[in-house]
Formats: sequence, C-alpha cells, structure tokens
Amino acid sequence: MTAAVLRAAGLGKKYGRRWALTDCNLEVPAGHVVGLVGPNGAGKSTLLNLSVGMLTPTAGSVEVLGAPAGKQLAKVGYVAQDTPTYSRLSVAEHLKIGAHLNPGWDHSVAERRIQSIGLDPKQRAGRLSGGQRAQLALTLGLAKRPDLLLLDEPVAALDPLARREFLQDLMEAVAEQELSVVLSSHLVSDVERACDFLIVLVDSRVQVSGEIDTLLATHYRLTGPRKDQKSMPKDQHVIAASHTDVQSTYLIRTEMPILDPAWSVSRLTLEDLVLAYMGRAAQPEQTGRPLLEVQR
Ligand SMILES: Nc1ncnc2c1ncn2[C@@H]1O[C@H](COP(=O)(O)OP(=O)(O)OP(=O)(O)O)[C@@H](O)[C@H]1O
Repeated sequence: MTAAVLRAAGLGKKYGRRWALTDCNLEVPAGHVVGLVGPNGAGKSTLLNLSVGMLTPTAGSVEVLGAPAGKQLAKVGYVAQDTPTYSRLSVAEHLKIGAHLNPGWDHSVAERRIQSIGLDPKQRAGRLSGGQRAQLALTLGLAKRPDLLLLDEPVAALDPLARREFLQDLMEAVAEQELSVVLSSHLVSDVERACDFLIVLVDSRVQVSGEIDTLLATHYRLTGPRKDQKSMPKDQHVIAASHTDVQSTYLIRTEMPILDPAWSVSRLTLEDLVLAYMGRAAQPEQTGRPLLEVQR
C-alpha cells in the first residue's frame, strides 16, 4: 500500500464556464475512513469522479494509490451516487459478474452481506427498493476487496438502522482488510460515527482537511471581553468571529498554547468545526478578516 491513497495537486474541474472544483490540494494517507462533507453542489461528486478517472481534470492532477487516476481500477471500488445496478439482472447475477470482473473478489463477504441484509438472490435489481439497491451496490464495492473504496453518499438511501450497520461493516472492513475509504455525506453524525479523517468542501474549494483527532485538538472557541481581531496573536487563525458590544467569541485554529487569561477556552465538537468552515466559505474571498463574523 502506498503512503497516500489520494493525492490532488492544484486539481480543478470546469463544466462550461463554471468551476465545480477549484485548486484542490489534498493528501489522504492510507488506512483512514475519510468523510468528505459539504453542501449540495459543493463539488464532492466531481472530486470522486476525477479520482476514479471518470472525469478529466481541467487543471492540476490527481493520483490514486500512487498512480494517475483511472490507472488502478482493479484496486479501487467506486459506488456512485445513483448506486447503479443492472435492473434486469438478479442479485445473484450481480454477484456472479462481480466475481468474474474482479480478481480479488471475496464471495464470502458478498454472501454474508446479502444474507444479513435479507436480499433475495433471485430478485431482479429493478424490483429492489432504492435502499436495497444501494445495499447491493455497496456489497459489490466491499466484496471487490479494493485498497480504496470511494462512496458517493452511500447511506443516503438507507434507513437509520441499515445506515448504522453499514457504517459498522465499513469500519470492520477497514480494520480487517487494510482498506481505505472516502465517503461523501451531508450528515456530520455519520462522519462522527465512522470517519477518522475529514475533508470539508464548500463552493468548489477544500476548506479544511486532516485527521479528525488533530483537527479537534487544534481548534478552540475563545470567549471573553471584546477584542479586535487585529490584536489576536499571529498563530491564532480565526475561522469565525462574533461580537456583542462587550464580548467577543472567536473560533480559532492554533497549534500553540492559548496564553491570554482573559479568554474562556473550550473545545469544538465536530459539528461546530464543520459549520464554522462552511460559514467561512459562505463569505466572499478575503484575507485576514474574520471569516464568519456576526455582529449582535
Ligand atoms: N455534468 C455537469 N455539467 C454541468 N455542471 C455540472 C455537472 N456535474 C456537476 N455540475 C455542477 O458542478 C457543481 C458541483 O457538483 P457536484 O455534483 O460535484 O456537487 P456535490 O457536492 O456532489 O453535490 P450533491 O451533494 O448535491 O451531490 C455543481 O454546481 C453542479 O451543478
């Protein structure tokens, strides 16, 4: 396994005159479950499609498992957002095709999942519910035994119990198979449950990426007497700020200790962190100013 399963450098994609992904620089180490989070239209599917070589970059480059995107397809599993299946083929026939096309196919994984989900092997995919079809597509992705599994909103169609069980299966597969996973989602709760690496993508740009533990250990909420951002120490990167007449609250990123005794300091939850970066993205392009500023 290579050190980085996904590496993007200056990666961009334009549809017509509009950039769907801009100047994306990423390095995702192996062995993680990566949560790719962002609102509708942020560019998540575009990034995943570029990563499997289904789209060609307009700018920059993307490498997967140490090779240009699209060159390692035997080692990459991809379940697209619409969980494509062949409507006229049965569940069992899907597994047969999976076994035929994939050298690393693990029949026992496929059988076990189909059984535990309760899918009838004779049922045609076209007759399955949306959630069942998603389950079939996810089973094909897992049984392929890829080194990297890319999942575009894999759990969106699943009911809450199925979603929980699927994320559990995923985490077990990562622990057992040396698998790396990138999954896009709108739900921070899913990311919190299953992921240990986060990418926040908003408005075609990566706002923040990194190991979740590290991100949570380096982001803080500071609350205290009103203070102008210009007087904040240089090592404290302000992600968001809000002020009343007498009080300021800053969400900051820093690797240094916070020495100013005037601040009451608290940690952020993952949801706080994601929302702060989303709010920051909603601001126009700017430098050095608070990125989500609220004046009360
Ligand atoms: N084939 C296409 N032609 C033109 N524009 C496109 C095409 N595919 C995506 N876009 C645009 O690119 C932007 C990013 O789309 P993308 O599907 O990557 O977002 P997303 O984050 O996956 O959204 P969602 O969460 O809704 O699936 C959007 O503005 C979208 O309208």
